[in-house]
Amino acid sequence: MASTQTNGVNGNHKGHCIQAVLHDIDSLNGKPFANEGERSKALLAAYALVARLETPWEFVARFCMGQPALASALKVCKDLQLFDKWHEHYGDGELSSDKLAEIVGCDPALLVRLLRHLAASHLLLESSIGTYKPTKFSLAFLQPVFGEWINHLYDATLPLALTTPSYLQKTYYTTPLDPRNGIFQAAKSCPGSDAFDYFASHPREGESFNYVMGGVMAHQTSWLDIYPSQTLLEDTANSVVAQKVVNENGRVEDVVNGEEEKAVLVDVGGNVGHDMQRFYNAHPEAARRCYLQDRPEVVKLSQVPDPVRKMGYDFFTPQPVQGAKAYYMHGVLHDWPDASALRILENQKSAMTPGYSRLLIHDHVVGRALDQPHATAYDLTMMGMVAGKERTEGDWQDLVGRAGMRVERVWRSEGAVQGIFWRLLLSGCRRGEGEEERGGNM
Ligand SMILES: C[S@@+](CC[C@H](N)C(=O)[O-])C[C@H]1O[C@@H](n2cnc3c(N)ncnc32)[C@H](O)[C@@H]1O
Repeated sequence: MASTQTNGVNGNHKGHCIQAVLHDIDSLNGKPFANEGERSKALLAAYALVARLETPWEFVARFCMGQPALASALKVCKDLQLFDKWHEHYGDGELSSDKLAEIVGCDPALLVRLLRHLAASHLLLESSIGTYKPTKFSLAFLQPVFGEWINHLYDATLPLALTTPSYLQKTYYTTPLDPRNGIFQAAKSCPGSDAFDYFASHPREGESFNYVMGGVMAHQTSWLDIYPSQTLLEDTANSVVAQKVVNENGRVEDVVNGEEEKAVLVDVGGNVGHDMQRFYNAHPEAARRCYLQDRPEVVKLSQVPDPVRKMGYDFFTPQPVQGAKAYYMHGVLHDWPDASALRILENQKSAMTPGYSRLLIHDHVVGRALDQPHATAYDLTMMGMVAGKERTEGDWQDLVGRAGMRVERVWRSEGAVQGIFWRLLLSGCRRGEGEEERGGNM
């Protein structure tokens, strides 16, 4: 940013100065940064700048009125299919609020009040009074992986936020640790079911949730940019290993191993295959030795090409694919409190070949102070949804150690869109008896 020490010609130093600052701020956009890490740092600095500029009144007006009003305006527009119909009939062109009201069948006097708040919140651009243009945000809502967040906000995030204070008061401010009896169950009146059971029995909400998972992934650094995935293909051929697999209905099928090839990659809790699709794109030749596992009702929705084997599998039971090169879990363990996470890890360990198999954990690792807003938001959201949490590096070492494994190496990516807090891939490897500790050059 240019210096604000301008020369104060005609005694107008302060006015000139603020003009220069405003000019510099206006000229900043997503482009001038060398990489994602730098852009993220600038964004955090901008949030901090807002906090310095805002008065307490402006903060409460924005936070206690502006944001709830934005949520409801967005949800009404989503229900009216405003973004989709606009795009379908007029592409990315600007339209008057009256025309938009006609397209979606809404009282024009009502719609313009909603649109004004979306424009004031930078979700639309008011190019002239009463005329609106889409922005990158409203255009993103055309993709279900973003647009479905608006439904998920009303399905889960807001009900959880409403319930959390009274729930914590009733439980004497103790940390929720039971994924089947916590804030989610109080908010959604479903005692005894975890959030994933709930989404299975509420398919419309479940579908939104799966899209939300896709949105979490859509603009993050791919795991293949963090981890050298070609190493998974080394030394995996021409070996015999017994494998039983479970089909998508959860039934065990016979050994699938006539080709004497070991499984390369097992994506455990892989949802509909966001990460598996990336691996498939990079290594299609390994597809038939790859396994996408999730709950049966989730994995059967997968569009990942067929050579990849799709399996219904409950990760609270022993892993049926034995001796694979890698068992990969992305965003799985942060869904669970330590006791449950430990069971999941032990179930994977039971299938691992000592000194050969590796466990790849792809998750957040937060700093002690949890001072990144994405990390703090994730942490509290996980607490509400699933009694889960984000973990520090020490927490991860401890958890993996309690499962009888050790962290061999951590791959990090500062450039992750999620922010400055690290995303990590931990490699855990079970040691066989008498096996030496390895240097971790995996
Ligand atoms: C937060 S999502 C992460 C999904 C995926 N790895 C990704 O990054 O997109 C957690 C996944 O765990 C799955 N899951 C929950 N309980 C499970 C269980 N008992 N066995 C297997 N998968 C389960 C969910 O269906 C969901 O797809």
